[in-house]
Amino acid sequence: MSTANSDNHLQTPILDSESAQLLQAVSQHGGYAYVSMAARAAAGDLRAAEAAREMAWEQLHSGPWHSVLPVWRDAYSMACLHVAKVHAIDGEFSDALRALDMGLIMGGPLLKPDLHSLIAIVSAKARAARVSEKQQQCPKSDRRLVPDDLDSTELLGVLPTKSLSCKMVLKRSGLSLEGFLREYLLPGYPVIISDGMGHWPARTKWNDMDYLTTVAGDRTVPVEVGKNYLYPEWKQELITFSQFLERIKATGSSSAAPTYLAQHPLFDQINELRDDICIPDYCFAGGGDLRSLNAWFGPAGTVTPLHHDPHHNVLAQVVGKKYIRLYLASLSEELYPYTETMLCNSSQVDLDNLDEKEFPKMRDLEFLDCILEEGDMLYIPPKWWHYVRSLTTSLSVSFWWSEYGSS
Ligand SMILES: O=C(O)CCC(=O)C(=O)O
Ligand SMILES: [Fe+2]
Repeated sequence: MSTANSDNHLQTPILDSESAQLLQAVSQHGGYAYVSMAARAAAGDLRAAEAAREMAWEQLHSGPWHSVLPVWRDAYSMACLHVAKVHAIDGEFSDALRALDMGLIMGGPLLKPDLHSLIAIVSAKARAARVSEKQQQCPKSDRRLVPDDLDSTELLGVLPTKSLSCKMVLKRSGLSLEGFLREYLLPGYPVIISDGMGHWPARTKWNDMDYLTTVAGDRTVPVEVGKNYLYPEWKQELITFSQFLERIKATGSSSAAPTYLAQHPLFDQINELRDDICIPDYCFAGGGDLRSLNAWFGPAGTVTPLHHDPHHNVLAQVVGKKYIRLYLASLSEELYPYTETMLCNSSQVDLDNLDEKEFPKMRDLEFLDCILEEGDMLYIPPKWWHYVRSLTTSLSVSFWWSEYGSS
């Protein structure tokens, strides 16, 4: 598909050789109805575009995710592009952006560049059209996500019970790559690097609601609602980033469960936010492949229960503070992991409500903990168990990587 760099792109039908091949592949898999709807959609027919999108959506939900044919994921993106174009031409920019984001979140890789190009055009138009009423009504100081004068000592009361065998994670400044490699990465030991992200644009930009609303407000993001993913009433929702920011602001004044934008590859989706962060050099100190960059954005009180991941991790704290507790990788047996395969990297122990009768081995286990402050980066070695609770509104980014050649 062509690269969009002008308004004309909105008028051009989506049918170049890449798209033609995709349509051919779809018809080979029996998607004749889709192909006929897509042809009408390319000519600007919104109902046909929506029908094509619905057909592809059904295919995406026809079985387990890994068994969905890749061609249907690309077909879903194509239909999203068609839907978005018609909305954009009609000046319905929010609807257009929602369709494009769904294409990025659920669709295949083939048309990602086209989705991003159209997002750039539509976002620029939406920004130009938006009357910044909210900004005028709301004094600048109210637009900060985390107030400068926040006293976080009262937040310490909500930490999980302490134990005598607790040690703090060491905080280092001026840690060389060689020092990081020798003292932490190779032995597999956690450390906080306190001065590794001073140069990130995000450090100055992300505490400003106006900035976040301007660059991402109309974009659709997946969020988690509920105490945490181990609780039955936990659910996922798709909302706009503006709605998400409003929920963050409202948390504390309502008893609603916190909304957490957790473990989402937001920076593959929103290029402006990607430009605000830098991949820490520490991620490359031992050689290796970067696996994923994830956003963890939410209000005070979000909890990621005790679990471990297979990769090296640098968790970078951009805005706000988090309490983090770490247990050695070798302690798996004592931490009561779930037996089901899907959850076997999570512990059954609820650290916010520790039941010592049910989980007696927990009582005397040694752990490390820390409060990760704004500007700190925590190195979590592979398989180390971690529990995370936000103490304020908090925006963090995780960088996962693994050694060359490992899966
Ligand atoms: O920040 C959080 O809530 C959890 C982060 C985490 O588990 C990770 O980065 O692997
Ligand atoms: Fe994790």
